[in-house]
Amino acid sequence: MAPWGYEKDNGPAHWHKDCPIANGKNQSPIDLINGEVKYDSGLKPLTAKYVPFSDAKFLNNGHSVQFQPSAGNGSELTGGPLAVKYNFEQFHFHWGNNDTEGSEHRVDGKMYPAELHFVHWNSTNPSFKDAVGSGGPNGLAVLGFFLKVGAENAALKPITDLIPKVKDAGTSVTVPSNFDMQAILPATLTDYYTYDGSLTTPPLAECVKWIVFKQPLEVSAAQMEAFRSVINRDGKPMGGNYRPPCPLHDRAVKTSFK
Ligand SMILES: NS(=O)(=O)c1ccc(NCc2ccco2)c([N+](=O)[O-])c1
Ligand SMILES: [Zn+2]
Repeated sequence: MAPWGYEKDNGPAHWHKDCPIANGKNQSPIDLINGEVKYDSGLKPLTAKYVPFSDAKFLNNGHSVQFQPSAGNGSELTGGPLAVKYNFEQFHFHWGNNDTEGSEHRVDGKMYPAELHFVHWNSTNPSFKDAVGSGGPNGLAVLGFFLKVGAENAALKPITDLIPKVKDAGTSVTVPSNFDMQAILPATLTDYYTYDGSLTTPPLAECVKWIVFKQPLEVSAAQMEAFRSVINRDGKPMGGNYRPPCPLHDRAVKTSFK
């Protein structure tokens, strides 16, 4: 089979052939249906402490564009539904070719134009890869932020300004060391959905505590157009790099808000 992608011949409907877990009972993304979620007053606020990276790359890996430090630097996530500290690994995006599609998670069936994932791994493991393979839904914690078109996002501008430099698959660029990742996050990480799920691309491991924020971030139309200029490994626009929603089966979606 051609390497996995999002086209007709290698897209989500094909992934189960190499990754049978694709048909598992804890797959992501899902449709977050407000009538079926349950408020959990025990959910604490989340705390993300991000330290500026001196050596991070922004890269086009053929199916997303990704901010990837070369090593950890003490950036971490704690609180919320998490029992231990999680180390920051990378962030990346999923988007569509128009404003009616692009996010992976949906809210009452609605898609946003894009979704930003901040990936963290359980610090009780020796490495990110061990955390992915650690079994159970506590290996990774991924923060999901919906993006909608509105005002320019000044915190993401240093990243969206780099997109033309990683237009082609396999290209990368060094991110200026004064890039302030913390500024991307809302001041308080409240009002989120959380559930046990999986990576949304192969290997689709069911190792993720998903934390999806109710409040979308805004990006300008120009910033959205920058994403839509990115090319995948087949030389086509990368837009559409989102997996459709998976069955919830007997999972509960909890909310930190009423
Ligand atoms: N869209 S996501 O946040 O669920 C996601 C999906 C895949 C991977 N990685 C693919 C992988 C893991 C191990 C070997 O290869 C990551 N990640 O790496 O953070 C995140
Ligand atoms: Zn993702």
